[in-house]
Formats: sequence, C-alpha cells, structure tokens
Amino acid sequence: MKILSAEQLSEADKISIEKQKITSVELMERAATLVFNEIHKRLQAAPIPIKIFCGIGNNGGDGLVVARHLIQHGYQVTVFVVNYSDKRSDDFLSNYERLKEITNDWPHLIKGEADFPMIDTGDFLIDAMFGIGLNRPIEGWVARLVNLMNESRAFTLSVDMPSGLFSDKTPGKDAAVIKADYTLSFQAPKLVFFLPGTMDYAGDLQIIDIGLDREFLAGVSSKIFLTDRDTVLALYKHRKKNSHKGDYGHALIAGGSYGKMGSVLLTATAALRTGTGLCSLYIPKCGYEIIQTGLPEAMVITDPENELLSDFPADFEADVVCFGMGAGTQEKSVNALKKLLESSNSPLVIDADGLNIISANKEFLSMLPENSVLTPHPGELKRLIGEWKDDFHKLQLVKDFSKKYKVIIVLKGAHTFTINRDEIFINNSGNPGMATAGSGDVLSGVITSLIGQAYEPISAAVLGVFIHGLSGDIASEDLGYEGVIAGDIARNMGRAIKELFRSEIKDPEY
Ligand SMILES: NC(=O)C1=CN([C@@H]2O[C@H](COP(=O)(O)OP(=O)(O)OC[C@H]3O[C@@H](n4cnc5c(N)ncnc54)[C@H](O)[C@@H]3O)[C@@H](O)[C@H]2O)[C@H](O)CC1
Ligand SMILES: [K+]
Repeated sequence: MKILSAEQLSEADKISIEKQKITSVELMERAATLVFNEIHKRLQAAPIPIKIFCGIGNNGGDGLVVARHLIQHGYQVTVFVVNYSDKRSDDFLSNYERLKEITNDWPHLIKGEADFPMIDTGDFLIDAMFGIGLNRPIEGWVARLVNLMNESRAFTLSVDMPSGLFSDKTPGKDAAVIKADYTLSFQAPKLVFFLPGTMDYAGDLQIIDIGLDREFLAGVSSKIFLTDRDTVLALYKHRKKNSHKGDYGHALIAGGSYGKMGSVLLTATAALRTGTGLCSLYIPKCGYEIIQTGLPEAMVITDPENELLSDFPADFEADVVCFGMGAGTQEKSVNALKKLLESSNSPLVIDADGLNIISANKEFLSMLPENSVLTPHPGELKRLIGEWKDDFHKLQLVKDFSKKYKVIIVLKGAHTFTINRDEIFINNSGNPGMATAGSGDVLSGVITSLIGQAYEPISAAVLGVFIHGLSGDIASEDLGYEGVIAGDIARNMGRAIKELFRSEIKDPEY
C-alpha cells in the first residue's frame, strides 16, 4: 500500500470530486459519515458525554458532520468550534449551518482560554481541529487547549490526524500535539504514523477507505510503501512438487563466540524453519557440540580458534553468507569479516557485531557486495551513519548511505523500515512481545534463508521482515507478549508462511 503525502491526498480529493461528479461537501459527508459509523459501532449508543472540538477548516467540517450524526442518533454531544482564525472553509460553513438546523444546542465558540470547557476523564473527546492542512505549529491558547485535552486523560479520537502532527515533518520538542487513543485516518496511512518519534501520537490506527479515485491512487507515484499481505503474497515463491533440497539454497551462518553461541543457533534455526535447503555454521570450536546437539539439521565447520572467529573458509561454496551475531569485535573477528569480504561477490547479510566491526573499520563499506542486506537496530545504525536530528533526517541519511554503498538497510524497530536507495518499505506485522533477546538474530536467519532460495535481496528483506513479524504475532497469541522468546519466533516461521494464504485473515492492525 502506498503512503501518500498531504499534497497527493489533496490532489486525490480534487480529482475524485471531478471524476465522481460530486461536490467537496458531498465528499466530506461521505468521509465523515464513515467516521461516525465507526464511532457508533463502538459506542453502541452509550450515554457517554461526547465533546467534539472542531477547527474552522475541512477537518473541523468533518467534526461538524460527525456531530450532526451523533446528535441525530441520540448521543450526548457538545460541539466546540476552536475559533483560531476567521478564515472558515466553505464546507465548514455549510456544515455549521446544517448542524444549527438540527439542534438548539449550537456549537460553543472558543476564542481564548476563558472559553475552555471542563474536561472530565470520563468524557469521550473527538479531535477535529487540524488535519493534513496544518502548516505551522499550534501556538497560543490553541496549544493550551491541546494540552488541556491531553492532561484530561479522556479517551480521545482524532479525525484524519492527531491535531498538531504534520504529515511530513517532526513536531518540535515542546510542540502541542494531541495524544490520541485512536485515529481514524482517511484513505492512506501517513508516514508519521510509523516513525518512532511520532507513532505514539496516533494511538490505535484505522485507515478508512473514503472512495477516492482508484485510477489516481493506482497511478500516483510514491517511494514509500506499507507492506501488506498482497505485497508479500506477490513476492512469495511457491515450492515445486518436483524439487529437492539442492533447489532451496545453502545458507552459511558465521558468528558466535564463547558465551554467545545461542545467537547463531537462533539464526540457523530460523533459516531452516524458513525453508533453506541446507544450513551450515562457521563457528569457533567451543560451539561445536552446542550446535550439533541443539540443531542436528545443521552442519558445522569450526574456526581454528576456540572462543571466537579469526578466519573465514574462503573456498566454502554457499549460496548466501550471514555474518555477525555473537561474533564480538576483537581484532581476530575483524580479520574474519575481512576475509569474508575479500572472498565474496554475492550479497551478504550483515548483523550485530558484523555491523559494529564495519562501523569501526569504515574501509570495509566499499568491500560489501552490491545489494548486501544490513540489519541494524537504532544503536547500530548510529554507529554506522552517525547522529541524526529527527526521524526524517535519519531516513535521508539512510537513503544516502544505501545509494552510496549500494546496500539494503533493514532498520529494526516497532515498525521495521527496509530502505533500498530511495525506496522505503514500512513493516506492519509484529508486536511488542518481539522486543526480546535474539529476535534480531532470528530475522537475519529468515532473510538469509530467503536470499539463499534465490529471492532478490530486497524481496527477501521485505518478505522476511513481514513473516518474522507474523511469526511473532502467532507466538504471542499463544504465549502472551511477555512469554515470547526468540526461539518461539523461529519455531513459528512455517506457520507464519501458511498464515499468508488464509484468505479470511485481514491485514494486521496498525
Ligand atoms: N483528502 C481527503 O482525504 C479529505 C479530507 N478532508 C478533511 O480535510 C482536512 C484538510 O482540510 P484543510 O481545510 O485543508 O486543513 P485543516 O482543516 O487541517 O486546517 C485548517 C486550516 O488552518 C490553517 N492552519 C494551518 N496550521 C495552522 C495553525 N498552526 N494555526 C492556525 N491556523 C492554521 C490552514 O490555513 C488550514 O487550511 C483533512 O485532514 C480531512 O480531515 C475532507 O473532509 C474529506 C476528504
Ligand atoms: K484532527
């Protein structure tokens, strides 16, 4: 699914109005009625005090439409117009008139702090102050109103965007932004809903299809995508009946050190559970029995050293090599990675200490084979590319890095971002139970396995990240968030792949 900018959404708005031969106020009615339906479905006519805060643009217009429907359905509604300017939009005005026709309790105008209402924790707040039209930070008494709403701790539902949140930049440090519990957003998800610095503002997210023109949406160009089930199904390669293990690649996983053999064990388990035909490990001697006992399906080659890697078997024929988990960053391990880089032409997967070694030896960067996949968490990324000012700056730095070194970056997080040159793929599967030791080792194993099975590295990364999350979702359904450990994510990979084909399953929640 494409992620669109505010400009593209406004353009979609205009084109839809023309092509569908409707007025903008009819489109507003359609969109806001869908918002009302969602609220009505959940509240089921409950007698909760509902306070609706409307701006004076089209987001405010949406709020007025929602208010009208709620009132007509017998809800206890108080409407406030946050009168931050006199420039009321036409569609706001026509809905203002329509609202006045159906109730004697006319909207209360808020022109300053003296007009602020009391807000109770038990109120249900609807935030329809600013949407995608916000073009500068919220200031003055409007900012104080936003803070009052946040401090009330009342359940808050934002229409389209939490007010104060921009669609294309990070709010300043002390900016006034609604901290929503739930956001009902129109037509396409906005990038800020997935960035670590801003994702919490939206709360639970639901995207509502308001019927904007399909042709425009299909044709509009975007370099940012939310990975959904259709995307990954299109990437998935079915296994052939007439095949054997040699058809599914030989993955070599290099890493581990004394006390950290579990990492490679997890990576190899994940690679096998994701369907690699053969899996070998290159490890220090001390891990030999651990791996042979823990994972009889894998083959083991040992380094001359007992406790850490010092070398790499340059003549070993694997379809893909993964390096780094548990490897340490000592001089000898640096030498091991150097030998691997000198001997490889095909894409590698580099994780954990592999990344740390590269960060401390930047000359290795130009030795990375084209389309290698690097899987940093934010700390590893910082060591690799330096500090960033905010999430948007970070994305730019990663895109520049990806272009310069011709590599794919899988930036791990609550929403993992896979960045390939100028393109960004945002993952939407997974859950907080996956924030656990070894979860990243498992992900490397999944991506490695897929590359070994002849997936393009970018496809392996996007598909791998998605099914890794799905596997975590399956594990947490069974065990609860706290109960999930990395081995469970590895073990459920097959179920996750099967799950992709269950047609009754919808996309996971945002
Ligand atoms: N395309 C769709 O999906 C549809 C969107 N709808 C809704 O329309 C809003 C966008 O409306 P717009 O009038 O363009 O902007 P806002 O209501 O977000 O903002 C109003 C207005 O306020 C001015 N402004 C901006 N920042 C500030 C500020 N900090 N202080 C004071 N004033 C400010 C600016 O001039 C804005 O124009 C979208 O989010 C949806 O909710 C349609 O209803 C249906 C189709
Ligand atoms: K809003």
